[in-house]
Amino acid sequence: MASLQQSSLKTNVSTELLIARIVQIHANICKLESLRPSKQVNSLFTHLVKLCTPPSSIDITALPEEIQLIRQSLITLCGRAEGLLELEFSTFLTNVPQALNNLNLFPYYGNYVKLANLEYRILSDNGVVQPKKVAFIGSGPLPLTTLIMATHHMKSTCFDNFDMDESANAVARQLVASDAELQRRVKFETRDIMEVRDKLGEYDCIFLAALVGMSKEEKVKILGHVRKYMKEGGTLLVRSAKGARAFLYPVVEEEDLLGFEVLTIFHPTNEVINSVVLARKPID
Ligand SMILES: C[S@@+](CC[C@H](N)C(=O)[O-])C[C@H]1O[C@@H](n2cnc3c(N)ncnc32)[C@H](O)[C@@H]1O
Repeated sequence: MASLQQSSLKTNVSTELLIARIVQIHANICKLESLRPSKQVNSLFTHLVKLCTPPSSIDITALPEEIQLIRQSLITLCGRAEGLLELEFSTFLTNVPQALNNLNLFPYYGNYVKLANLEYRILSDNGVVQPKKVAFIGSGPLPLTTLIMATHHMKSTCFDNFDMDESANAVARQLVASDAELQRRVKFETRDIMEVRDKLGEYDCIFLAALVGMSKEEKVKILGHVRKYMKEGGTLLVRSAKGARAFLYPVVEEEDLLGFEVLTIFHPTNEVINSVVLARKPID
């Protein structure tokens, strides 16, 4: 009994310590003048990711209100910093020859390769093999998942990428333009996904980026909207987070997927940050 109490005490202490360090980093990030990539910005976010990545028993829903608010603020700050990092790198890439051969220069490229491999395996294990048409919602200025899927896993699939930020799509289109075959299969539309309706019915599989729907309410609203318009029998792959990784990304629980058949939920324990949830719209 004593060893059980000791180990739970140790867990509590380490959780308290972890949260204290995350709160400290949040305070330092809030003092930054800009979230654009720089030595200081990169080091703070790298430290935060290193802190949050190891599997942890933190139950986000049980955290006190003030920590919940810090978590929500961190998700927003991380989202903005990630977008700026992707925009800067993608813009740089469009100015070098053979842009698509240099994606591996992106600091988190290896993580995206591992995430795409994981997502492709989960899709194949659940019967989604070589889908004809895929939508990626929230593709951003550096659509790595689409590029990796289209060149390594789904070599004849057509990808429609939806992002509400035209500047992100403009640079993403420039990236893809360097490869005629890819340009034929990979398109970018500037739309808030909440304004896309019947078109969502065209896709065998839809990816929902982790940063689309930053709050629980927003995420649930978007999930309901996508379910309403996606085709029956179509699959939705949703990126989520677990444990301390939930300080970096929104969490999608099974109960948030109202009206879906949840096929699988996978929580990586390696350096792949996002959890992967695969759901299907039932055929009535
Ligand atoms: C910066 S990217 C990062 C994507 C990230 N690599 C991931 O896999 O989650 C996230 C993108 O989602 C887009 N986005 C957020 N909410 C959206 C919405 N409601 N409709 C369309 N795009 C949205 C943002 O404009 C942003 O470019």
